[in-house]
Amino acid sequence: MPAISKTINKDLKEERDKVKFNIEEFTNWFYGGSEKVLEKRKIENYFLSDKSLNLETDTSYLSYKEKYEEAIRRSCIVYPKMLKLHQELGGTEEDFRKIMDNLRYTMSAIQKEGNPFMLHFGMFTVTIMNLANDEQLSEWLPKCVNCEILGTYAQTELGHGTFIKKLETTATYDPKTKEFVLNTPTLTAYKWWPGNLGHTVNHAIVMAQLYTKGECCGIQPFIVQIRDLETHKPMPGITVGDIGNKVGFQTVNNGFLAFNNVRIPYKNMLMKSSKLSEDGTFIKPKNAKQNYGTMVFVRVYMIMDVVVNMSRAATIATRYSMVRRQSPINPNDEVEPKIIEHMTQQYKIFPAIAKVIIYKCMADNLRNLYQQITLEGTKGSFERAPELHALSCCLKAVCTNDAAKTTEILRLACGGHGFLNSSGFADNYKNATAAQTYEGENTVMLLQTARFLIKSFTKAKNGEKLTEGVFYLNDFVKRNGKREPFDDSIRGILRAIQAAAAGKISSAWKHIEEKKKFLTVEEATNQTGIELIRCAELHCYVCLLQTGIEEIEQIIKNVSPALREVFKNVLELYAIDNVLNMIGDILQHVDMTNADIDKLQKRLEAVLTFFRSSAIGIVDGFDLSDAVVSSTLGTYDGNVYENIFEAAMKSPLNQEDVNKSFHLYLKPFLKSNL
Ligand SMILES: CCCCC/C=C\C/C=C\C/C=C\C/C=C\C/C=C\CCC(=O)SCCNC(=O)CCNC(=O)[C@H](O)C(C)(C)COP(=O)(O)OP(=O)(O)OC[C@H]1O[C@@H](n2cnc3c(N)ncnc32)[C@H](O)[C@@H]1OP(=O)(O)O
Ligand SMILES: Cc1cc2nc3c(=O)[nH]c(=O)nc-3n(C[C@H](O)[C@H](O)[C@H](O)COP(=O)(O)OP(=O)(O)OC[C@H]3O[C@@H](n4cnc5c(N)ncnc54)[C@H](O)[C@@H]3O)c2cc1C
Repeated sequence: MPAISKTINKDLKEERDKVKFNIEEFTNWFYGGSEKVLEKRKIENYFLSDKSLNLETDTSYLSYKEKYEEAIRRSCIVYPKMLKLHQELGGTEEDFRKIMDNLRYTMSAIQKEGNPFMLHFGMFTVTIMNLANDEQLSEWLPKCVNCEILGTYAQTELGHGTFIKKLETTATYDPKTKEFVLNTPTLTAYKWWPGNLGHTVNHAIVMAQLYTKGECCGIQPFIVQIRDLETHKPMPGITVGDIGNKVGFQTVNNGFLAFNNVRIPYKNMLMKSSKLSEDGTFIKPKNAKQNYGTMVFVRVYMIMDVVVNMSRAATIATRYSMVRRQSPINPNDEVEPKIIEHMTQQYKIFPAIAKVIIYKCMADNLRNLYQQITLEGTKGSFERAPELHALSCCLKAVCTNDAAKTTEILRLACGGHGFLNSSGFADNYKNATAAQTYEGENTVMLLQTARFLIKSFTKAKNGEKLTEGVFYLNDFVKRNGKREPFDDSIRGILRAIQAAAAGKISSAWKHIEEKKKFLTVEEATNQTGIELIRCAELHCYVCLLQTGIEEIEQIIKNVSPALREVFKNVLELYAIDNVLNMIGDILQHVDMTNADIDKLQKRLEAVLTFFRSSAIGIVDGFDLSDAVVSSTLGTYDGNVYENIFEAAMKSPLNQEDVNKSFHLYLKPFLKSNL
């Protein structure tokens, strides 16, 4: 075995020495101030320093069952610590959010293949907070917050996930006993997919069709106990289990659930929005989409998860590319260059770093908007709910699609070693790709946004008032569709993308109108689906760049000159990379010449060169500990080859010289060929 030295790799040190800005200043911005950074480090250390978590164990070698059991063991260490910390901090909802925000990073070190308790706070508790009336809240919230019970969110069925209205589980009100009777009438009505459901939780929010007085009143939320609190056996009439191996999320324990005449009390239907009187009279909610509130909440928070996911992947690829040396650029060069010297390598990695920063700005903004609009809802005003829905849908889709794509690009940037499980890319990719499907399949999400855009375009044409996020449609209508001249300032690039988005929306609108002459509006919309998806994506790029510009304009007023340069270049790289990637859409609606494109290409190359000396500072500034980065290629010390070697030594096959398969199969096989 070679001697393993663990000092900081000299190539990486050399890179760090070249960084011109204060990394801690960047970190302070990234986490919202120096106090928050200290708090984050304290919280992370509080969890990760717990030796009983055994974080050294490479869980990737465990069986499916062992992985689950280890994940539960770890969660049963983390959650009591979390509850204790919550009390120590003050016990408020804000303290809880603080811990949750930090755990988002920390958990990627503890539960690499998913958290078997994630649905408890993320959806079960949130639904109770959003949809329970005061009485229900005082009964259930303390039990949730103290983890006296564990719950999940059971909506999707074997036959339906997207089209919620057709879910088949029934909850029939029996006014004589003041109970609901839950049933699973068909195989396709089995609840299928809910996380943590299989063998972990003992309660679920069950979304079911409410029947009362012989009528169906649509999907409503019910709290159902599914396992005995003492024995953990399924409650009478309940069938529950695990749905089996998946592409990823192995320890999330996604499950199935069926009901056979399961009776639950009247008080278990959540009644803040829709209501049922004890005699069985249904009272419609003020806003029919209120019951979808938990999904909106999760979509909003998922953008934060994308930031965590992409910052990990970018950190790994950046550090590795500054340590790995290969392929001289001039054939006679004696010393091979760091692979980061190859321009194409920079192009794989640096735009990902810029995106982390822009997505972070967007995630914070979206969360503020969610809080404002939720507050308006509690006061009975739902005017801005469609805007939030439209924005959260396209961001969920575009950012999770991008997280999956970017992780794959960054894995490729690490060559053969990127393919090792120990590189950390596999877990990142599997988590990113799961997010493309859960909480609303991405195509479906984009079509929801497109629906809003088409409606907004009709309003613009009729001179009606638009919501702020789509004001740019007014400009397009005022220009009467005339092509936008190209101006290569950053705001000019934004205007070009706005023109492309508006132009695409206008074409899709026109094509729907044309098709409507022969088809129903829904058929015409379906036939225009491909264009509509692009409308939603382009609109999302507008929102991201606009937010990036507005945020960075503010940030640079408050940071040192050196960091100001970094942020300006982040914006430059993000904007130019974006516009070059959508040149086809731009050319349709903007007067852009070949010379303009050449100039943009040159600016791309120039900004990559600037990033060459800043990239390591930025990824170090993400302040991800080695445990969170969880990669042989991405440790802070850059000792890549030593890490890879050590990780290989953990392979179960390397624990013995000769594996028994030699005697059982290989030897007889080889002998038979003699
Ligand atoms: C103690 C403190 C706790 C604090 C906790 C803090 C932190 C927690 C941390 C993080 C949380 C993060 C993670 C959570 C953990 C886990 C997540 C893991 C797994 C995910 C779980 C799931 O996947 S759950 C299942 C999700 N399922 C879906 O997303 C289904 C997708 N389908 C739909 O959303 C809908 O069916 C639809 C939108 C596609 C269509 O709806 P439908 O009602 O059939 O449609 P229409 O009648 O045609 O109406 C469309 C109409 O309604 C508008 N609309 C639709 N949805 C909304 C909405 N949500 N809000 C507002 N408006 C909406 C739509 O725009 C249309 O309007 P118009 O008719 O006016 O055009
Ligand atoms: C890892 C994971 C975790 C999950 N966790 C939970 C959970 O905790 N709780 C829960 O209730 N559910 C959960 N789900 C279920 C998840 O929310 C659904 O799978 C998801 O919403 C997609 O729905 P679907 O499976 O019905 O897909 P489908 O709708 O069947 O999608 C199949 C294809 O049809 C297309 N399609 C469908 N409708 C349309 C349309 N209107 N227009 C155009 N194309 C369309 C889609 O784009 C897709 O290409 C989870 C799923 C996964 C993968």
